[in-house]
Amino acid sequence: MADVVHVLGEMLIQDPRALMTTMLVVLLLIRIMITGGKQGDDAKLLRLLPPPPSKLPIIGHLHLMGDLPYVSLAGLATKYGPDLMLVHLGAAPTVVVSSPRAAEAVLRTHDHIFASRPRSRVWDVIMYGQTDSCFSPYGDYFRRARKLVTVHLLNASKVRAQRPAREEEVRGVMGKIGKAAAAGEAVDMSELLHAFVNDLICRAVSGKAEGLSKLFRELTDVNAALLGGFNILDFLPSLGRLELVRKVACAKALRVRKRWDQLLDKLIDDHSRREDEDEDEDEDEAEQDFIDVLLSLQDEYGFTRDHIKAILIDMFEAGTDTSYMTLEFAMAELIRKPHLMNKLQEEVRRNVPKGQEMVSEDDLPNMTYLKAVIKETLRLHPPVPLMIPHFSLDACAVHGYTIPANTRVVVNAWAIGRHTGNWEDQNEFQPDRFIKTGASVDLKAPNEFHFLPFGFGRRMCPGLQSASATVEIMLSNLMYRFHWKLPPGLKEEDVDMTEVFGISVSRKEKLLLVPVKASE
Ligand code: HEM
Repeated sequence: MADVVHVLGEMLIQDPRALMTTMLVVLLLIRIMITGGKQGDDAKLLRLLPPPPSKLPIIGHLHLMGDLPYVSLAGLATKYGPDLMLVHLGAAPTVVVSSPRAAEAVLRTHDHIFASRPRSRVWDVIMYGQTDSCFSPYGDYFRRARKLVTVHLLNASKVRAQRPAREEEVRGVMGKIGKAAAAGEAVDMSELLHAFVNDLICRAVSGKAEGLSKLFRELTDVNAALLGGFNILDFLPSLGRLELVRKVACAKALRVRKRWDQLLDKLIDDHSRREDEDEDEDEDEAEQDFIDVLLSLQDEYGFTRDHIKAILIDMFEAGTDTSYMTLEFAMAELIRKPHLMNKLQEEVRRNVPKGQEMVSEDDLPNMTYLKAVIKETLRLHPPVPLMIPHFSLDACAVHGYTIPANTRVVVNAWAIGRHTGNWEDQNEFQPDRFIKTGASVDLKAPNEFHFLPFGFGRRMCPGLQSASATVEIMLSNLMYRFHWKLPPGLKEEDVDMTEVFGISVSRKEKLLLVPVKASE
């Protein structure tokens, strides 16, 4: 104690402002420890929800979260709250939904109550006051943003209109793999598939990828780390009252926002100028890139330029890692199970007319095993395993508990996809399970809740069709054009499947595979 008094005395002499700040932080932390974040009746209601043991002061249950929080939460849920469980992540009480029946209650029965998003200082900076569609709280603005995204950017005719771009990009990738095959070299599939999806999104957003894709990819990566990373203010929000803490915690987000501003402002200006010049040309909306569409609807939807920028960032953030990781995990699973890869190759080759150079989108409808492989990949490796946090707008009774208003709710899609009551051999990659039960597992409108890689309800992923088109055409071509081997010396069981958690999941190790031309 004497030491503490001594240090404080020294600080008072040398830097009285630092001392004041330190004291304030300590007082705030003490307050958080006493109140646990929520107060009064809400705190009482929350206390009725089952928690895991060993909640610590200040950090709550954070110490129980391993590198992969969705795995840690699934383990804790099995023991302490199979349907619903309360964890304290710092001072933020969070209700974790881990069973299909609880997911149905939250995402279907009471969807209107749980359709909001919590506020986060970092999301606020990056997404222009959370005015994108992923992170915007539920309300009039969200409904407009969501309508614009679903009706004008990610609708079926837009996805169809992007077919030539998809086929061109796939052809480019096949060319690169062909060269590696000729040289007998391994291909870095992680890099190749990431660049492929990023280029496609660049083209959808701004009409071109050349000269832009590298920068977009860099910014998307920085965003992803910040959006899914540990943001101290989300867990100890009271600290946000201190300007210095706020500044430090948001500094990186502000820097990346500035870079997005420069890039997107330039692109929007170029598009506006072009629109003024081509005033008479009435381009079909399906043919327009996203910036053109957003500019043409800006007044109708009452959007500012910042709103447009937030929605554009969403497209990169939500669309890139999710789709490319699905492809990469599918290839990693298939290379570990050669008999399943053979089965898929056989189906793809059977459905492509003889002599055709590539799989075309017309060949895909009968490829049921391809779709089963993709579903099984999404079941075992949902790219957004905890979805995006939901937030309750009102108090709501769910399976005997009351979740108060303004509570953060996360749905563990990873745990649900491996729920023992619903899946046999739940940790095994067995695409055939979707052939047997195929009819009941419709991604667009699931009628059961044991498979939710795209979520469900008002916040369900609007990019499902776009993602399916991208993943199906690429995976089928990878199967059609090449045989695949592991680099010399590696065995199937050596493929490292370790995951890394951000806002979406990625693979820790790069996937290196050796292609061999299919005719050889
Ligand atoms: C395999 C690919 C994909 C998967 C597995 C996936 C999954 C998800 C999930 C789980 C959510 C959160 C749902 C919730 O919080 O309840 C989500 C939201 C979203 N996704 Fe996707 N996604 C994929 C691809 C895409 C693509 C390609 C786009 C667009 C280019 C996109 C755009 C969005 C948007 C805008 C949201 C926010 C929806 C809202 O909050 O209203 N996603 N996605």
